[in-house]
Amino acid sequence: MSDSWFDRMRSGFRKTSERLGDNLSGLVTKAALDEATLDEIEEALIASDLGPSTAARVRARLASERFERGLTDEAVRAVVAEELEKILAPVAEALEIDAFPRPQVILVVGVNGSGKTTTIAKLAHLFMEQDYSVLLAAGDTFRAAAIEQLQIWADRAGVPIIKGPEGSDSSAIVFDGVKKATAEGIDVLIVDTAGRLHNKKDLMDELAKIRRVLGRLNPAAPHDVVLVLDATTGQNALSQIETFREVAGVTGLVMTKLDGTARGGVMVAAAEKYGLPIHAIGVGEGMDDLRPFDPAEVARAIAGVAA
Ligand SMILES: Nc1nc2c(ncn2[C@@H]2O[C@H](COP(=O)(O)OP(=O)(O)OP(=O)(O)O)[C@@H](O)[C@H]2O)c(=O)[nH]1
Repeated sequence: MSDSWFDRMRSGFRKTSERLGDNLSGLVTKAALDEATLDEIEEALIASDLGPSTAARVRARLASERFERGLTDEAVRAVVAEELEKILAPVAEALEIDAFPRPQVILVVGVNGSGKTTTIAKLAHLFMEQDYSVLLAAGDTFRAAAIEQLQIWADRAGVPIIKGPEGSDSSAIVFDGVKKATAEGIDVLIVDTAGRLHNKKDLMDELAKIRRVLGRLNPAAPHDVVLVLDATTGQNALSQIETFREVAGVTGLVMTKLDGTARGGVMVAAAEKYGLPIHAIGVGEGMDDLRPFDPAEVARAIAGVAA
């Protein structure tokens, strides 16, 4: 992990930790943590998008802590960081390329604007850095702009792409993608999918069709169904998890736009509530701005504890 990536990650979470700091400040001025102060801290954590269970957990831990070196803002933040790390550590799981036979098929789902297209390119870049060969399939045939955007990012990442005209059958694109990847021994096929069709049933039917076609060529495919979530949407990200788990059978998450949002705490709420692996986090628009995450670092960054 380079220093610059680390700096971006830190500054990315600054607003989230400042919000938590603002919410906490003024509370921890008393000599002891009485019930009223604990209540206020719990509310501050909820207001920071960390989720009610996480807040209750931190509260319980603070209540049981003896704070031998005195009750300070730093001491409380250190406890918060420790608890957040415990929640994040089990879900920090980079995407492993281990499918046999190849290719490993990764279906990428998410609402329009969540950062899906850029995340696909960034994932491709990440895999290529690990010496895997990658092919993209422009399965979001619903909008011409989606196909064009993916092409632009594919060019930027230097990765080949299979695409068709707007309105063409997305499962046919996916079929061609798997055939090409299999014939050429490509390691990873990343499939873009439509973020929104007319309604939930259309979306479900579309994804089910893609799955059927994939399954015919390789019963193990798709190996991963990755939901891309925009952290700036806060609690709304949680309802997107609900929906896409139901329609797409999500196996893991990527959280984007953690830079510059005060709502990064939602990542912890998602981890606590759903326990789905979080494969990577996005902290910027550049190709290098998507990385697997270190739970201790992210926990410290959110809690605002010095590195
Ligand atoms: N700041 C920041 N911006 C991001 C990040 N990831 C994506 N974006 C930006 O978010 C916007 C939407 O990203 P796209 O990848 O086009 O999103 P999409 O979900 O494919 O959206 P559609 O193309 O509308 O379906 C773009 O301007 C991206 O540059 C991130 O981690 N941080």
